[in-house]
Amino acid sequence: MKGVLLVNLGSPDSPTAKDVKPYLDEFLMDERVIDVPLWLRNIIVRGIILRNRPKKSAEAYKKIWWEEGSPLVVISERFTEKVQSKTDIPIALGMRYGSITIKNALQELKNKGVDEVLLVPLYPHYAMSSFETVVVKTMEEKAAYFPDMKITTLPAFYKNPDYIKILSESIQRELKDFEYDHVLFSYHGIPERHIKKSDPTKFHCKIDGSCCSTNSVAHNTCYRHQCFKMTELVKKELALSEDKVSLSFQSRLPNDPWLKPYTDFEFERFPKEGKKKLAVITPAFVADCLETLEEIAMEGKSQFQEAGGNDYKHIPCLNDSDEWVGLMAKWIKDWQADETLPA
Ligand SMILES: C=CC1=C(C)c2cc3[nH]c(cc4nc(cc5[nH]c(cc1n2)c(C)c5CCC(=O)O)C(CCC(=O)O)=C4C)c(C)c3C=C
Ligand SMILES: [Fe+2]
Ligand SMILES: [Fe+2]
Repeated sequence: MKGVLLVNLGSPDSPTAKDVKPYLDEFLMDERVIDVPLWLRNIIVRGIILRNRPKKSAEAYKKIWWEEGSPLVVISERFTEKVQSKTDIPIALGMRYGSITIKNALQELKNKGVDEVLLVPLYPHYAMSSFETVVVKTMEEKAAYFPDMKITTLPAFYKNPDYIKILSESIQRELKDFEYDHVLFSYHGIPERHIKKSDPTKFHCKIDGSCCSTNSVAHNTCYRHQCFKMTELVKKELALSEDKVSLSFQSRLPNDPWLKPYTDFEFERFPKEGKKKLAVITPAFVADCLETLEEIAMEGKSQFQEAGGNDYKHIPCLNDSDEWVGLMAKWIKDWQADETLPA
């Protein structure tokens, strides 16, 4: 029997340093996130980052935490329930990090008689620190505990016309009542090094002005290209004028160069250029989370207004909207019927 495994990133169990620490340890010790040799990762993560960050992150989580739990987890659970109500095969939810595990989700599917799984990493774009690590972890769990399961992965859907349409329509609805002079697409950042590591040709991605707009097989795994492409497609769908839209990358760790421009630098720059009414969308995420609700909706607003900006609006992610639930149910039904995957 067929079934579906939805996977997102995961959150700590509570917004306390005690629970944030093991969550961050599992997350940052992932070799696809902090991609240095184990001995050095141990020093960077356990010797440096985990000394102060859990307390700081816990404070940030406290600001956005809901009565039911972490927004990312609660929204993902609601999404899963709604998708389940529109399909007749079992759907399970796992998280890459934290206590809602991929292994338990696969077990849940197995208990219901599932032996053919559609794996859906809940990320529109491919990055080794998001999409790839979900696939690798799921395959490791399969090899160790579920060797007879067949697993097929739904590809990154950053340019899927139906996804672009529902994303654009949700942005349109939010922009209807907001007078803006700029729309910023703020994507989660990654270190520049990751782009080069994920390039199968080993020469295409130079992170220059043109590589991401020059056709290449490298773009199947180029996060930067995929962010540019998604921005272009939404811009076209909404007929937004060229000078009113730009893209940036948020949430970086110190020391390495990360993808640029940096979102927080843009918040400082825009008011000085006369862009004082800003709408921000965060299309690397399908569900609102710490990075959107705290970093963009709260911190971003303060940074922008302290730099001289006036009106500011964070546009929510697709979350558990009927349109997104309906599209996921359609993708699942297409795969269920004849193995068709969205392009
Ligand atoms: C869009 C997908 C994501 C990519 C790519 C990604 C890369 C990446 N992230 C970190 C470090 C942190 N990210 C944190 C939170 C976080 N990251 C994503 C998604 C991607 N990360 C989400 C959805 C969230 C929110 C989780 C939630 O519970 O709401 C955090 C934790 C919070 C904090 O302390 O700031 C860290 C740390 C790296 C290093 C990285 C690529 C190398
Ligand atoms: Fe992250
Ligand atoms: Fe590229």
